[in-house]
Amino acid sequence: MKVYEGKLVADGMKVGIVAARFNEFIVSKLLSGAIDGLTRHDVKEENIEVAWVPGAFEIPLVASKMAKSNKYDAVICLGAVIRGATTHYDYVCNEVSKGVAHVGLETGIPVIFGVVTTENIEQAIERAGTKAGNKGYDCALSAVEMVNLLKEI
Ligand SMILES: Nc1c(NC[C@H](O)[C@H](O)[C@H](O)CO)[nH]c(=O)[nH]c1=O
Ligand SMILES: CC(=O)[C@@H](O)COP(=O)(O)O
Repeated sequence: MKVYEGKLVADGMKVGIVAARFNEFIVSKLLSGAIDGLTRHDVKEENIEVAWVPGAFEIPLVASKMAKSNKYDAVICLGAVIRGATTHYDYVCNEVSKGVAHVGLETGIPVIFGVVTTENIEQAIERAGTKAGNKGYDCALSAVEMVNLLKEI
């Protein structure tokens, strides 16, 4: 039986990160976690590039441009969508998740979904480096693993 698993080693990897500025208090923590996760797995800081977008809704377009640029082995998408008083939350979440998934499938480049979608600020804080960990760090490891996995299969 043959089993494929991506190794958690950088091997000269180049990573693009798209970060949404909306709820920047949260997203900055996700970004720090992602950079920490990448560098702890030997991705060189000079091989990490960050693009800031206004909000999560704008992530897929920039993720697409990064993925198609042939500059990056993986793209990590970071944002924080926190429910407000209207249905706007649902539209933003749906479009960013569908858009990010589409970019990965369209380009064959691992595009990692690191957008926290929460009911309230407390849930977002918990996922940005407190009791529920740091989703940015988790996404970094997913990116490294996926790049190496796709090289194997
Ligand atoms: N409410 C949140 C937004 N809303 C802004 C949209 O993402 C978008 O920038 C705007 O509709 C213009 O196209 N964005 C977040 O990232 N998080 C939110 O909680
Ligand atoms: C996720 C959102 O778009 C949300 O924060 C916007 O808040 P509201 O629904 O109160 O306009």
